[in-house]
Amino acid sequence: MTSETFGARVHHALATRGQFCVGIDPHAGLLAQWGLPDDVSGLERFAMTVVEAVAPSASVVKPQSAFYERFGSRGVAVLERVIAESRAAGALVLLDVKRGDIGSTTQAYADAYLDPASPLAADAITASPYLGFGSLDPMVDTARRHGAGVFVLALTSNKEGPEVQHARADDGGTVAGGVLRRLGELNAGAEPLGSFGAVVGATIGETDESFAINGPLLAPGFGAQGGTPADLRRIFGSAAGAVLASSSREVLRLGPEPQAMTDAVRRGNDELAEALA
Ligand SMILES: O=c1ccn([C@@H]2O[C@H](COP(=O)(O)O)[C@@H](O)[C@H]2O)c(=O)[nH]1
Repeated sequence: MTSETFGARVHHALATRGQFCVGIDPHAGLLAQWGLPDDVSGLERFAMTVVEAVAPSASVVKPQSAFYERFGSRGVAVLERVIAESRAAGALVLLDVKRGDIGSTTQAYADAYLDPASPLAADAITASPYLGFGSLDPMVDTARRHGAGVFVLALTSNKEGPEVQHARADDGGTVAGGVLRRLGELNAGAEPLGSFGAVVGATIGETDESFAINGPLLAPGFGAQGGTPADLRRIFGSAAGAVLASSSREVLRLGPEPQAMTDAVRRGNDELAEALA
């Protein structure tokens, strides 16, 4: 993939392109709104229009795998194109797959998404630590080997998340706090930024957790789910410079006119630069 770490690449991308990330999520409702059929030809037209509109200027794009998988192997082939063409246009690709399993299977997921020899290889993926943080070790090792990144779910944007993530662990801290601590350990000493990020929703409300993990912080839920730049400032405080605010539907509903989506990236970056400076 590259000799540079993902942490170094995302640090550079945030500094030069901005903190706004576009989710490329071809919802059935959006295909209909764009006047496209709910089939693989509609999926391809939608996804490639978005790539062309946003990948030349956004720091990171985040395709959500589920929306491609629902069309089977031909949908996955479209996802492969989204990854390759977004990277060719200069965006980093964070593939949102939320994988996590027993260690031996986690290795296979890591090979599928983080090994540059795979047609689905991305710059980084999302992962779930809820089979135990250590079950992600093969993913961490593979990411280190290939200069890729992993964003681990800590405090998700959905209302059901707290029943697991706010639960108290044996040490009295929250389960999410334990995930953040382990990420800080993985990123210790990395410069300018570690490659192991946390997923922390822009909608989580009040929190006492520390986000000083020396890694990138993916904040989904920005836009359509209600998260605002002011929420990000409040949640992340002094860690706000490492935040990547992700928005899907709020941008995609502006299509199929490409310029409207391109303008949304610029607006999003400007708003975030002002709020998080
Ligand atoms: O906590 C999380 C983790 C991931 N997501 C994903 O982000 C997008 C959100 O889409 P919007 O249209 O901007 O609401 C979607 O792909 C989710 O799977 C999240 O929302 N929350």
